[in-house]
Amino acid sequence: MESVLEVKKINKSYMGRNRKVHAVKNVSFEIYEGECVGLVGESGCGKSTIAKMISRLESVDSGEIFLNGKDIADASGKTLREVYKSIQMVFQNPVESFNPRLKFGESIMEGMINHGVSRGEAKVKAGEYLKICGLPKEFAGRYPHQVSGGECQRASIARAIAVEPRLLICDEVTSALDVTVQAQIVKLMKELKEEMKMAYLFISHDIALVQEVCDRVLVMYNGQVIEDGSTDEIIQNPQNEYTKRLIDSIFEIAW
Ligand SMILES: Nc1ncnc2c1ncn2[C@@H]1O[C@H](COP(=O)(O)OP(=O)(O)OP(=O)(O)O)[C@@H](O)[C@H]1O
Repeated sequence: MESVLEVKKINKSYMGRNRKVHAVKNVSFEIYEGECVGLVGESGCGKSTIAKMISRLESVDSGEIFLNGKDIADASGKTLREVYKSIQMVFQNPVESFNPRLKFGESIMEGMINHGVSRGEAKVKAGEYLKICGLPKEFAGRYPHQVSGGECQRASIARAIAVEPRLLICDEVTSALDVTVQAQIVKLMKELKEEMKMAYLFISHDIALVQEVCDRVLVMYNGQVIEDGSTDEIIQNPQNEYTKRLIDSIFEIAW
């Protein structure tokens, strides 16, 4: 399998109100083509900071990030544009991630046009990607306020995959949705995994959800990756005390 992303000893600190917060500490991992990797851990452990550094919304303090073998940690100009195409993100709140004045079709086309696709082709593809994400192509004519939360999340996934990224980062994509809609989005993610040759980083505080979608899981605690292994292996045989508690908490709720 080809390596899509390699993260080596990345660090990030923020200046908090009174003290420095070391949000990400020496984190290293790799993601291969076709693989869906979960990143789990409690609120504030550093998951979103990792996503932001990979997608270059935040800079790293130190460490290296390789995308398709190329170091992108300090990318600028043309290389940075390639990063923006190759790594797409889907966020927790889909409505906020869209420009409210643009119809879905226009938002989806925008990314493709920015990366060199003609307007005519982008229009056809926008309809096709909406369909792949379970929406009729007529949704291209709707505004974000004219659809449900689940439909809006489907449209935001369509927008992300329309530029054919190498890596799709999903940051708590189901957290803002109600339970039945969550299940539909999880089903869509699984279908995409089968159909589209990408790598996925699926961020969630919910290890049960990660178990459904991901082949491998990284467990984070206090800025560090404390466990990295196949999802089944980690759930059945967690090595770390924190991971054990995280897994026990699912079964406590389930019972
Ligand atoms: N821009 C910022 N300025 C200051 N501190 C920040 C900033 N962004 C994140 N932090 C801090 O860094 C730490 C890690 O935050 P991060 O958002 O990465 O965690 P998370 O695991 O994604 O949490 P959640 O699941 O709640 O989104 C937290 O202590 C947070 O308060």
